[in-house]
Amino acid sequence: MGVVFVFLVFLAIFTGLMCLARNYRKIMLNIPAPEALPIIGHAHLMIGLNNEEQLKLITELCFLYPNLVKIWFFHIMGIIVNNPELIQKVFNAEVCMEKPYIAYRLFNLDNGLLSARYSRWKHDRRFFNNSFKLSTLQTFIPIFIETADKLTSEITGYVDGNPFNILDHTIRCTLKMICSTSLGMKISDAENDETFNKVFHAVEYTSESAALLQNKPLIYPDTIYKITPRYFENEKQGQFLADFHQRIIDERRAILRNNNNKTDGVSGDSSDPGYSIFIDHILNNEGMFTDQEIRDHIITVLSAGYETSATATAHCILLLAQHQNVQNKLVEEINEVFGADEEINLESLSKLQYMERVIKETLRIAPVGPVIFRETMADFELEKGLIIPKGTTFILNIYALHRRKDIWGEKAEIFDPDNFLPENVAKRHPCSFIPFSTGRRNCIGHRYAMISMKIILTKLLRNFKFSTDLKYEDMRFKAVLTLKLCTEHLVSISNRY
Ligand code: HEM
Repeated sequence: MGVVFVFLVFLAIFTGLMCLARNYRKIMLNIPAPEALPIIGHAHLMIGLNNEEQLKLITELCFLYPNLVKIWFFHIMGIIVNNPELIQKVFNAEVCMEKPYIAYRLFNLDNGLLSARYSRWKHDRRFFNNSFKLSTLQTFIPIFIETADKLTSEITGYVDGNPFNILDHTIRCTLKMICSTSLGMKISDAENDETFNKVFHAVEYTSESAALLQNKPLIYPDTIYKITPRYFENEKQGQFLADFHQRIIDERRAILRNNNNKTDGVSGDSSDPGYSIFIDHILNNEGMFTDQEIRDHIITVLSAGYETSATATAHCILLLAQHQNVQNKLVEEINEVFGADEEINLESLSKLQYMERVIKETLRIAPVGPVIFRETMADFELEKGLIIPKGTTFILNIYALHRRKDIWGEKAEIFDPDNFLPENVAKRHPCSFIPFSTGRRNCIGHRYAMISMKIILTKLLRNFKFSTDLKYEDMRFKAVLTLKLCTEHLVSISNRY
């Protein structure tokens, strides 16, 4: 027993020294850090905290160290970059475009844009930028309108009734939007459709597993995770998604072949309104990607797009329910723009300037992608004389950046869409507000998200008045991959007219 104990102690010391030696250059960087313990570094600060407390802690760190702060857990070391100028420098540098494996492996989508290694990402991102250009997004507007209309009729049953969780409904709405625009699944088919429900469950389950892995890295290292029931169920759901997407790929391929590949990005189905769905864009370039790569790309777009937009929309509705003056002003604008039966299109949506400010303020207070990571692919001079070694992880806490008093003023915690009046925006550094990240590896779907959210809000606010018992000052957030509310998004509705 005694020998085993001594052996384990030696092993722990040896491992610790190895880690220290490997990270010596990084740990010795001339960057401030909270007090660290030998071997475990700052792990003791995090252990035992729940998701809400963890977010609070790293936010406090960002306030305490307004430029840079280094933290490390055992052998994993990261630099939190807080200052907008430094953020711009890091996120625009080619050498910092890598994603650290440890932070993104949990998506299990090596070929998808979000988690792909730089060499693959660089090639694929250039290709997919085309799928998200405005002329393509504009063709999705009828789908967004139809889906938002369905959401409106779905929640009509709650009028003058009990409070309900609006997120349960926005989440199905945005997944339907993405299934239609990326896979060509018809919205009417998706309604009450068993397949859609299974896809919904599988996407939710696999995202939940990724969140669990991210938040409990010490409990769930790969070896332990792989013997848990969740791992096996996650594999099953992942396989279901892979089979489902393969079936769609095969079906779309057949349609395109029947049309002699002459689709110019149009879906190829004669009953279809002619929008350029994501999968057709890929299949029109047959040979460029393997089926596995196509599946990874599609699952990535689905997963990265639906929950973020749904959560942001739910946050926005809740904030409007809490701020009746903002809700009324927004409805006035919607009525002004769409009063005389103006069509919903890119031009009319661009007139919704106040709505734009409301959505931005929502994403400031509650950025749904709260913490993101990058890795240096070579030594990188961040500031004069400060060389960041190759393989260092940068951490960006967008949630904290959006709450800095030196940027947003003493009222940084207050919800105020006027923060985005042009004269106020002009006073700030462009990297003070980055809910969609910044630089070339930013969110490819940011315009998709803004257009779809504007349409959902327009439809909902024209029909319903929203209220809630949840007070703004009682809203608490936690980071579980995305930024979630600690409670439900409970709102009540009544007919607006
Ligand atoms: C309010 C809604 C959204 C927010 C706040 C948001 C935020 C973000 C952020 C912060 C990133 C950077 C992640 C990182 O570097 O780790 C990102 C990346 C990404 N987002 Fe979004 N997103 C939203 C909606 C969407 C939508 C609707 C889609 C697709 C239809 C989408 C697809 C993606 C993809 C594919 C990436 C990876 C891009 C790359 O690395 O090249 N997102 N998003």
